[in-house]
Amino acid sequence: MFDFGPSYRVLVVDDQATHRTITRKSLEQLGHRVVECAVPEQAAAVFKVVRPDLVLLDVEMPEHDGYWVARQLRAIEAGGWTPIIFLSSHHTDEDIWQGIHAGGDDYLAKPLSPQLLTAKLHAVHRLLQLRLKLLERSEQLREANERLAHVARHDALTGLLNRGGLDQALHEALQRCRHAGAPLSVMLIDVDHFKAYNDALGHVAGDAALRRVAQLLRDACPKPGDLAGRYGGEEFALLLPGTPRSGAMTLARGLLRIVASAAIPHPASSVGPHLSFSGGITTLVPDEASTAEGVLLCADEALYAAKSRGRNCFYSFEMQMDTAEQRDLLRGV
Ligand SMILES: Nc1nc2c(ncn2[C@@H]2O[C@H](COP(=O)(O)OP(=O)(O)OP(=O)(O)O)[C@@H](O)[C@H]2O)c(=O)[nH]1
Repeated sequence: MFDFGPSYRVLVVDDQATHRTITRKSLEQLGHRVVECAVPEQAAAVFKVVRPDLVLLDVEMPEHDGYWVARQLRAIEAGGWTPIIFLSSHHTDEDIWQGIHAGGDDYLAKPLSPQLLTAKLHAVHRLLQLRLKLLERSEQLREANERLAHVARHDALTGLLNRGGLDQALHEALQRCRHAGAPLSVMLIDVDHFKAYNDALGHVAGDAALRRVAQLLRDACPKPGDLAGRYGGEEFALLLPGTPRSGAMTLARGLLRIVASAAIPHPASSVGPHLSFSGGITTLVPDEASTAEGVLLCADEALYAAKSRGRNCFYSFEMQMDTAEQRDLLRGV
């Protein structure tokens, strides 16, 4: 009569064995698989295990009736998607109202009419197809939102976090380190004489150089929790939660070595024949007064100091309080 497509798993809850057998046979003739439950108090547990596509629920049962069972099932299934059809020999308007009110979707009169059962299953089939489509669409929507959120927080040229992503990550890092009483180091890194690089080699080569620098920075922070981002233009930032001054200094030395050994030709730099960068470092154990703006300002001032000390080096005001030996380690190689 109707084409039902896939066969469904149907949970039949009925205390009377003969009624269950009749219902099961009718359903099996239509190609569906049946799980029987004779005890209403066990229906919810069976439902959780079986996860049926449809529930056929007898109304008149001892102790707890079908309406009680329906409420139990709806309570364990957020959204209440599984169709519930009541089976009853009573089907006055009041009965049907009670059944729908308890969370049921439809009402079938006993004794079961095979034709009516077939028609109801047809409606259930449409409902389940609709549900599948809705789930598919909401999954697509979730994925699209995720992609959108990723694009909104990342820089198209380098794939690193963009300014917005960095700001958010910095706020989060400040919070985490404040709670943990851990240090946070932040570096602002700026490519030296990048305008001259663009002027000499063109913007396409400039873009390629920025991508290369981004890759070097990404590779240089493999520690989970470390983050690299493009702060804007030819300026990058590294967020290093849990990294003290000494660790930031070691990383800075490594970065200077890495960019030197990449030996990217820069035909118009006063620093040397290869592309280099300068960096400002700030390290703090955040407290209630620490703000992202304050941290970035410190790192930016340190970057300015590195630039004015001849570029191709890192600078940290906090490091000024440390030993001269440590300061020397920050000079470019
Ligand atoms: N190719 C390319 N160039 C960019 C991009 N973003 C910013 N720039 C260029 O980067 C240059 C930055 O120049 P400045 O701010 O003067 O800095 P600088 O020449 O590196 O000088 P110092 O920082 O003092 O060493 C400008 O010429 C910008 O056009 C980009 O996405 N691609």
